[in-house]
Amino acid sequence: MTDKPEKTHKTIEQAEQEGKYIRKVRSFVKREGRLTKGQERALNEHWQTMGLNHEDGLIDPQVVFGNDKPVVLEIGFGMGKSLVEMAKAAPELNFIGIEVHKPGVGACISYAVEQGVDNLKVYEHDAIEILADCIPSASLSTVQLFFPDPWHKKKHHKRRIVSAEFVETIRQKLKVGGVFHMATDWENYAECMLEDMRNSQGYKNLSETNDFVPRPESRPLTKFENRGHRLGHGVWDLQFSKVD
Ligand SMILES: C[S@@+](CC[C@H](N)C(=O)[O-])C[C@H]1O[C@@H](n2cnc3c(N)ncnc32)[C@H](O)[C@@H]1O
Repeated sequence: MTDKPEKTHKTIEQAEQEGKYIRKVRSFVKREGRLTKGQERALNEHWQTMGLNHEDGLIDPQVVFGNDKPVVLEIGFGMGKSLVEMAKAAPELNFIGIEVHKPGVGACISYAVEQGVDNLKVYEHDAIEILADCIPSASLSTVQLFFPDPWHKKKHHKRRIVSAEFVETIRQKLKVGGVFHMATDWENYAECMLEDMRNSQGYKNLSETNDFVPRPESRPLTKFENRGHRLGHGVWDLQFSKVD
């Protein structure tokens, strides 16, 4: 009888400890999606002026935009329609959008060009890495996170982008007085967001009732929100300002 071969299979944790690889839990699953002709053209013709690249590292917003207007950062803008509408309505601000879904980035650029919007730049990359590598500390006047993927099942909650660590990262990137604005149509996620924000030092809740705020006029209805309304979901907005 031969000896049983030694079991060589390692757990993920063992491999991580040995520095073999770092396991990443991402807040998105990359969807394959074909680009429409219009999205492809927009990316080819306007990336040079509207696109920002992760590999270029830390940005200086004043250099990027050629002025020192306050900067609004939106994470996960989807197809970008509401972001373009906000940028068009607020020429006194600069906007940076981050989205991983390439057709969405193409659609956003295409719509921005059509609308003559020139105060918007976009990244096609994971927002977590952009925040870590490209956005300077205390540089943002607003961070927007509208209808992030809710990851409904409990076993998937670790994929949710909002966590204690994430809200602290956002706080570091905001100027004092800057606002972190989130919205979701998933009640359990809204409650978790509120808990993370309440537990975080250095934020003040802008809600008069110390929980949620009514949707501000400045936030147009997003594509996802419209879908939520059709499904009969409620919507919860949270706004917190950085106090120190
Ligand atoms: C549910 S959709 C909402 C889109 C849009 N905000 C709206 O309200 O219509 C969430 C979006 O976030 C993007 N996303 C998720 N995690 C991301 C990340 N780490 N970095 C950049 N985009 C992300 C997804 O690709 C998706 O387009």
